[in-house]
Amino acid sequence: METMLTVEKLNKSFKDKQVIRDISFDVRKGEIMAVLGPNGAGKSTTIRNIMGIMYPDAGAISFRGHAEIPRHKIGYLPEERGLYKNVKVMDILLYLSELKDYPLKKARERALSYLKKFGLEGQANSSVEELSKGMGQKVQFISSIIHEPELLILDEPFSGLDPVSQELFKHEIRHLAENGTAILLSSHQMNLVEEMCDRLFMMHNGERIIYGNMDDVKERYANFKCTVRGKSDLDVLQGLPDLERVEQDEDTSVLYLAKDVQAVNWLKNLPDNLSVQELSIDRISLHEIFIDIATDGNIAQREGVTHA
Ligand SMILES: Nc1ncnc2c1ncn2[C@@H]1O[C@H](COP(=O)(O)OP(=O)(O)OP(=O)(O)O)[C@@H](O)[C@H]1O
Repeated sequence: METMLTVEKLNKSFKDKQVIRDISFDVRKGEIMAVLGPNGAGKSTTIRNIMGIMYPDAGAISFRGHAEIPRHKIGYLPEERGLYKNVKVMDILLYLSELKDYPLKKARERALSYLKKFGLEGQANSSVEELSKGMGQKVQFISSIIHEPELLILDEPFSGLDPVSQELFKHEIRHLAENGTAILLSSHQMNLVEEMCDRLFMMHNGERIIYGNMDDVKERYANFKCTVRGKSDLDVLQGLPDLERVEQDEDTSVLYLAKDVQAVNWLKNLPDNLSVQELSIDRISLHEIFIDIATDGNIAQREGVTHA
């Protein structure tokens, strides 16, 4: 897959505080790349440097191997929402597509088709202040894709959306990727990221902690956990082999297996007298990996992640 965006060893400080340190990653044609990290990790700063809203102290950003970034080929939904309030929806969409040198007739057709797709048919002549927050967000999303960008950068696209609108956005983002758009997506909604993204990188305190495709990341970081419902003493469970830790809440216990333990073999060696009403075994979710890293848990300690 062709590489659309390359970010190499990006560094950025505000006064004497370094908020991004040696961040490198790329985004390829037709893929959805997630950028994840706790509040303040440096995600938006990374995106703002790519968008030329601010400039890095060191490092390089290139588009298809060229240092010059063709802004008209990029679509951007910023974290800060907001459109001109007293302007009509269609006028805003046409104005923004004109700024990207996109043909007017095509822009009008695409605007009408997207407004219909997002349930905003008949709102072309409404002014933005007449729209609800979610409706405004849909218009802003349309404005980021109306000019058929080759690279689309979405900073928290799902925040503030109801579940139906989230599904619409999810479906459209996936559709754009299937049609070749390279997508960089920042989100705190781990379930959506896990469902949608091909690759991800996770930042913590301005540094890249995890980088890879979803399956590799899960294999490397998502150890198995065994959930047992039944009355067992915590001491007995903690004495079982190959566990990182045990959490117990009334008669449900979650046994976190150590890294590289084969789940099937481990299950075979459970003692016969263990009280089991129900038992399930799964890999921990991206959500749990995220919380572990953000709170300096087991994975974080294993990977040498520390708070700044
Ligand atoms: N213009 C600025 N001046 C000074 N410090 C800034 C500025 N912009 C961001 N920062 C600092 O940089 C760090 C990273 O902020 P950034 O907004 O990139 O984080 P984020 O990962 O996008 O967080 P969130 O998930 O909360 O949106 C924070 O400590 C923030 O206070």
